[in-house]
Amino acid sequence: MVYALQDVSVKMNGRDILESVSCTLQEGKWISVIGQSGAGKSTLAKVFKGLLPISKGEYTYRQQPLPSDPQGRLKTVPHIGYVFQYPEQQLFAATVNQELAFALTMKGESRANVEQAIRQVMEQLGLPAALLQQHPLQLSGGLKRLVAIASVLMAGPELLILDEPTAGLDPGNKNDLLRRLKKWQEENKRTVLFLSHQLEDVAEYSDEVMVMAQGRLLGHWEVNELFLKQADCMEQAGLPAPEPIQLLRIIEEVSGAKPRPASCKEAEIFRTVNAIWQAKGL
Ligand SMILES: Nc1ncnc2c1ncn2[C@@H]1O[C@H](COP(=O)(O)OP(=O)(O)OP(=O)(O)O)[C@@H](O)[C@H]1O
Repeated sequence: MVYALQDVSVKMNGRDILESVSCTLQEGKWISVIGQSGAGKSTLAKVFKGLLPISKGEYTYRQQPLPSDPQGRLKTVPHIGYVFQYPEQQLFAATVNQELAFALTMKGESRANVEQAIRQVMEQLGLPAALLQQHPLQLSGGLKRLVAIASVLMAGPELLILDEPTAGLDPGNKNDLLRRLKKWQEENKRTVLFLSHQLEDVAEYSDEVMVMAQGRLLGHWEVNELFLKQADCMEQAGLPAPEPIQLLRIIEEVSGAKPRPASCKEAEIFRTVNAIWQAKGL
């Protein structure tokens, strides 16, 4: 158990925008947060980062309560990198090189170490070296986003929070970025909190998924459990039923069978479906 919230609420202008949320982010997992616009995904992420005061409940890191002031403002939350929904909110340096160097230079790392780390992160994200002398805010939307992610990875976060990191990217660049982030997460055994409206990306990359609606956490599931069995939870959150569930329902109606595999990926569902069709002579 690493980062954990117990019965946490957040009040803004007299209204609970997060209500009695309890959840744990386990080490080495890719955890997605889904829900309609306004469900409270960014609020939850900001609570984890310590950016919003907690009005009720407790936040622990490695089972130790994190200290806060009487207003609920947390003093420090260790080892979290936060990539904001809009990269412009976090880019400030005059060149990409300075942007990437900032965190490690502030920590007192030697110039050689900083340069080596920059080369490594550029390679991890597939960024060309020619970018280093450019002004971050003059880059295209997609490149700005990659530079913002790269600058956060430079600090080697234990928990990486990504607030809709693929918004505005074309499908090729989106898939490339998610594959690279997944590789970084798996190789370094880090935790990712991934806020997204793209259910197909959530299904492909997540280990676990949290479903939110109206500031509440409706459920926290293993990804297969959610997409194969929890259609009601998705419906309650106002989200479309995932394709595998729709497919299984159609098959049930057509064949009268109950193909409910305990845990499997999409390919296995199609095999199950095919087997039923063949057995029924459909
Ligand atoms: N600073 C604030 N003051 C008052 N209300 C706020 C504040 N920040 C967020 N809210 C409200 O809290 C609710 C949850 O907002 P939040 O941004 O967490 O949703 P979200 O699920 O991330 O939405 P989206 O997918 O559109 O980013 C919304 O109703 C929003 O208007």
